[in-house]
Amino acid sequence: MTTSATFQPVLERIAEEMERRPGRGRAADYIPALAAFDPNRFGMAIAEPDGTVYGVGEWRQPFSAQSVTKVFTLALQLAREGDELWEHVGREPSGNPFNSLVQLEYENGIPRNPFINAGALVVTDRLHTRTGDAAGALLDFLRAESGNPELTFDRAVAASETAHGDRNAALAHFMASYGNIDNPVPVLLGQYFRQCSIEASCADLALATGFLARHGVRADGTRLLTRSQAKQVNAVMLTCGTYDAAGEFAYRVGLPGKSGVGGGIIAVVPGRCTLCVWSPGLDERGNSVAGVAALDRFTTLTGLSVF
Ligand SMILES: NC(=O)CC[C@H](N)C(=O)O
Repeated sequence: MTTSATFQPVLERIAEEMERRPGRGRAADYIPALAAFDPNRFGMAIAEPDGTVYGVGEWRQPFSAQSVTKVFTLALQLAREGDELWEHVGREPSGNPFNSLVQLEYENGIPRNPFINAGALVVTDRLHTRTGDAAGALLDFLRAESGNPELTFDRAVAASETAHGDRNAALAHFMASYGNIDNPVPVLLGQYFRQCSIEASCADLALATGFLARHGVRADGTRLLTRSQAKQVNAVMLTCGTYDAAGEFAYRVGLPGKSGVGGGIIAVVPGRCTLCVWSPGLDERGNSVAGVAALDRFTTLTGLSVF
């Protein structure tokens, strides 16, 4: 990992602005292991396609990646399965909270998109069938792309989610009743909670997202996704990556992005760079308040967006 000057001044300016900004939201409390985080914590990293990384604040501090991981499992499974995957999960915004059950019955157990919990459960289930260890395949991928062999699961977070997992269990059982889940639900939930519990820093996640800025090419130069599939993943991030706030996120930030309730958000400027910002205080839709604000400032200050 190297650091140099190009993006550094803008990161420092954003961090300074965020420090002065009142109103940071609240850490997720439905997963007790995440509730204790101070909303004032903040880190941000930018990675260029060649692996150069810039950072500010707590950019090397590991945090709970949570739903940010849904981007990587989607990419891994899309690479394996191709378009058939879209017969089992849609690619339309849900307009509903990330853990909502309501659309599933009307839509015959096919979730709206891979970034709400129901859709991510379908993707992880299919990845597990093909790899025998979906969470392990994800961890291997993140370690390779970030260059950080120390990335690991946080057992306390996984246990905390398991103990409070009734809603995810309900989603999985309901989809299983439509034949859209292959593995036994307890096996799938174990994989999904491990996936969500991965601890990684802004630097790790900005680097791991690099394949989406490189149009599908991994850090080692091999191809994970076709150029067209990389475009598809970026498009689904733009339209669905921040749940029922995706319209507002596109309006303010103008980049493909994916949030998690650990307070992380990744974002992509195709061809140019990837970003990850972390601040644990969330808004009522489960997106980091300072994280969205920081990305909003980044695209405003640099003029870099997909529009
Ligand atoms: N939005 C999120 O980050 C949700 C992930 C969390 N593990 C859950 O299943 O509820």
